[in-house]
Amino acid sequence: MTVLRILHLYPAELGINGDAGNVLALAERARWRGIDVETVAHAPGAELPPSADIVHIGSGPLSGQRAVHQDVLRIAPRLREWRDAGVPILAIAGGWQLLGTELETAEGEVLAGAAVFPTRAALGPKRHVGEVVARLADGTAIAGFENHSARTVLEGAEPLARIVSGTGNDGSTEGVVVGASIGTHLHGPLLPMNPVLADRLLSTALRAELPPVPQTERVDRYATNARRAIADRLGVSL
Ligand SMILES: NC(=O)CC[C@H](N)C(=O)O
Repeated sequence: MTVLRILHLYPAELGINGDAGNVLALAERARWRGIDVETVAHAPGAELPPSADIVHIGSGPLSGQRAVHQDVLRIAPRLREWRDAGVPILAIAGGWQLLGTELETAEGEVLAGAAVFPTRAALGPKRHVGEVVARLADGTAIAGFENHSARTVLEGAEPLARIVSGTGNDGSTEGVVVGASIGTHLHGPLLPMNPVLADRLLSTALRAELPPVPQTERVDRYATNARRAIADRLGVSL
């Protein structure tokens, strides 16, 4: 690969929680390692690029989700092909819900999803708004902010993390992992606040270890402080 291509799905419709920062973090962390980056924004109705190295879809309200729903179904086969080929897909909250198997609205309407993730979300009357600390399988703590009204069932898939404080999928688990792809409710944005996940996605896409460089060491100190501040406010340890 000469240029790392990051495909950003629906930046105009989905991304009200600052999720575009995830794309910025991926691009900057790659550039700081000397890698050329191209970010391609995809809008409903447009042609997809022939290939992608990382795919990102952000979050949004039901109106934004509806605005892209038909296009999500149109591009679903390509997304599943990329997932199966090991291309990391990062899907945040409402974007993740559309990439699951089904999204049920609070009124009981069922929207078919892209089935990139074997997960089903049902929106309810209660919104879950607040900070979250959760632990990855290896014990690493991640932190962020959730703002959704979903209860999410993982139909046999592995969660991204176990909840320490917050709601996440169901009060006990948060997010999902399928191969190299991740679905999560976390904003912050997720990747600037949890650089371990940013480098995990980049390492997979680049098939290379990514040692720290002075620029990543600097911003990672800010991220550590931000996660610590969240844990302190929630009264939990990282
Ligand atoms: N943060 C979001 O993307 C919200 C997604 C969805 N509209 C919900 O309320 O669950």
